[in-house]
Amino acid sequence: MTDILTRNDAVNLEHVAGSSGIVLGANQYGKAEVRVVKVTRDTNRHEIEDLNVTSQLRGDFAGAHLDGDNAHVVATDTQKNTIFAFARDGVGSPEQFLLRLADHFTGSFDWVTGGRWLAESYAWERIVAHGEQHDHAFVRSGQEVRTAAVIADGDERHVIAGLKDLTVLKTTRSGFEGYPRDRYTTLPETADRILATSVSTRWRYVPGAEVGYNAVYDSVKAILLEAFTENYSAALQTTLFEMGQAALVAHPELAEIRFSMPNKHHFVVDLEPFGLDNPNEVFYASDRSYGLIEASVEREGVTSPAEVWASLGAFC
Ligand SMILES: O=c1[nH]c(=O)c2[nH]c(=O)[nH]c2[nH]1
Repeated sequence: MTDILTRNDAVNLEHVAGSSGIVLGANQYGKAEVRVVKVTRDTNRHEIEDLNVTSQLRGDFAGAHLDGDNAHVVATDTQKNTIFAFARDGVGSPEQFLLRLADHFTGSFDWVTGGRWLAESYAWERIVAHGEQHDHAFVRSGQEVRTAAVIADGDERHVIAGLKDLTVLKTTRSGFEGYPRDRYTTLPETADRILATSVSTRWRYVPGAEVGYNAVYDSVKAILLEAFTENYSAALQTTLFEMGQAALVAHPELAEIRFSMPNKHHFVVDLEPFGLDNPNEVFYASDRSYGLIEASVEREGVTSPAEVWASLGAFC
């Protein structure tokens, strides 16, 4: 072999690699963050669905990586166009929309054996003008971003719903005590503090469950918020578990639920230098560093598919 690889030699790396024991590992590819807005305008009262969709295919793409052969490469541009074309029929729910994409790509191309489809959806509400909800003017709403994911592997479909950036706070009925103290511990114990977090959560549906995705989403969100208010919080960890438990108890179609919750610390400001007391009324809202509490709440005896969660990237 010559010392200098030409560009074509590099494209044919498989042959070089094959002899050097280097092989292609896991791969997926597609179009990320397709911003699609669907307006339904059958009547004067328009409806809006606003999504950010990512499509990535898995399967036999060795040719493209190793031989410069694109015969199997469904172009990312085609994947983007498919998302827009499917939106023409309406979205329905982000989960249904992603399932439709998964079925389409795995059903249309033999070598596409699975993939990963993600969506964020953004809520809009009607502007109230002259005391009436407007027919076609909207204001962005939503305290959170709704998320959905479909992971397809052969005929298997894992449907994962969730939300992020749901910021909640309670001004009392939270504390943090009884933790170990060592030479580096300075944090004072307290039985009365602000508890604040920005909830990121994803829940996995029981495979094959018949689910009204939009209704279950609304219900789970309401249950999580209620559980946050319910009990005295001995730690954010305790509250996280109670939130997950409440969702699983109410919804048998949920197999498990995961959370990633930053502890958004609010420190009581020392006002003594100004001759003032501070009975838990004035706080410094610190944006970093922050505690980061992550956990999965599961059903006893139900195995969690680690590879499905891993393919979503972060903890949840
Ligand atoms: O709810 C809490 N959990 C912790 O693990 C922790 N650690 C800490 O310093 N403050 C808190 N608060």
